[in-house]
Amino acid sequence: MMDTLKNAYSSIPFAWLCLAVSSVTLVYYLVSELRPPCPVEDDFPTKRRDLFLGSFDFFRDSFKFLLSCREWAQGAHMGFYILSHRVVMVRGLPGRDVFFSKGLDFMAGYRLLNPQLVDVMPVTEIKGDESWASFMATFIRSEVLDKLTPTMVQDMANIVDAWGDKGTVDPFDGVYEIIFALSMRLATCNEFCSDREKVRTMMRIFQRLEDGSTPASIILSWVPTPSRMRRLWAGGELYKMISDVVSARKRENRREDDPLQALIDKGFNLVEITRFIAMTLFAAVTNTGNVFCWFLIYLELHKKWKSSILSEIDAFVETHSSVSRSTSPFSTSTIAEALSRAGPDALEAATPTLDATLHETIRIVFNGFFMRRNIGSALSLDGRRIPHGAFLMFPTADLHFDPALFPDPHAFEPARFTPAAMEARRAEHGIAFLGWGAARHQCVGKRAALVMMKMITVMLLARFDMGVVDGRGRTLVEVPKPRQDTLFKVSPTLTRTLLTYEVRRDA
Ligand code: HEM
Repeated sequence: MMDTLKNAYSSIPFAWLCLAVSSVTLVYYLVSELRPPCPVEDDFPTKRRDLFLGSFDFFRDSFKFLLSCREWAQGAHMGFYILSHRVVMVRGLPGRDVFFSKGLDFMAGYRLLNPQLVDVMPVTEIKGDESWASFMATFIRSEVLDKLTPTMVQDMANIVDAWGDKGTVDPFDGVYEIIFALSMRLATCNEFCSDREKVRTMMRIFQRLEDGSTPASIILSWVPTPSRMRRLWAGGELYKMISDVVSARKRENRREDDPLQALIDKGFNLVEITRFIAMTLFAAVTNTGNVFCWFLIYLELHKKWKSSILSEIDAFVETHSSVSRSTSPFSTSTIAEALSRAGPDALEAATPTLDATLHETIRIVFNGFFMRRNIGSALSLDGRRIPHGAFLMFPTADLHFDPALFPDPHAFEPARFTPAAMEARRAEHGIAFLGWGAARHQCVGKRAALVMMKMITVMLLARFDMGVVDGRGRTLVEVPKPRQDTLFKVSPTLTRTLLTYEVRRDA
């Protein structure tokens, strides 16, 4: 009893201390957030501004809020606030022209909504003045992809072999794992990639890194909330895994031919290496994983396109392997042999329909918002002024679903992406497709992403008859709704959607 009282008394000063620290923190926060917001010398219609938070609804459900902004302004440019920061959502073709002009900063834009990006990547420049995007590009240039192809193909064959001859797989887990494993070859080290358990561990670490960055964490980005702690912990685990490999290489005086070795040779320390690997894997997997899962779903619901793709794929495997489809079904090793022998260039040349279908999938599912910050002088848009310091947002849907650019925009029509159709659209309208970005910040991983997605398509479709069912095993008859709860990333389906597969018997 005495002990309990003593503990209670001794905890009172501590409680006071906590209260004092919290009060000072709160006052500091309110004062700093209530300072005059970044210049608002614009007169764009503004969605209601709530005290302190700017737009309370943004923190409740950011994606829904942004969609509601899009609807609210009925196609016109509009503004809102995130905390004290002015954000202008620019619309349509005039908005596009301003958004992709010079003077807008890419990283500063995204950092507003993900201040914890700083945990992963506090610098936009790698040593000297080389940007991280151009440095990353050296890891995925054509010669590297060519050289890595046989290894990546083998990694993929191992995972697909483990699926067996028949079964059901959640694409946003099982197929995503293949993309993740192949992306790891582009960003990490041989020691991780050759061990499937390590690949799964990395997937879990990345899931936690992603889960730790919620819109709510923007409010008090420096407070050690449980989600932020989980994120830091996951970063620590990644650091430990990498540091073990680096130590082993030093101890054994061993070198490898992989991205980690390139980073060590460049003189990076362990923290820099961990950040770089994390950023590269994020860039590689974030979109490729879910885009590709949607592609498989769309394909099963559009059989006409599937059968054209199948013809391309069967012809490709027959041309580049020693097996004819008329004698036996393709095994994973036959398909792997064809992919390795042919290499990325021949694969690309042999699959124009697959290419167009992937692009049409991206047009439809890549339905999000790009972000920038105006770090130059004020910009002018339809006679209004966007001041220095303001953030800009652009909805991809303004182009991807504009009937002038893509007639009957909600229809799935890969023929829009034949080279001739793309050229004609570009000549008439300028930038229309944003799937790989535009102007100064085009995706440096475009080719790697296409090659990975094409290799997996060949492996899965040459090997299996596939189908798509809902969580209760019923064949899907229409495209499922997306979850739409992640900013800047294609989200999975709202309801459980599964792929069925069985070894093809139609030899
Ligand atoms: C289907 C897969 C992918 C899609 C749809 C995609 C899409 C995009 C888009 C739209 C942008 C520009 C964003 C903006 O302007 O705000 C971008 C930038 C970028 N992407 Fe991708 N991407 C994919 C795969 C990859 C892969 C596999 C990598 C790397 C291995 C990668 C690396 C990058 C990098 C580094 C940038 C930033 C470029 C810069 O700062 O200038 N992406 N991507």
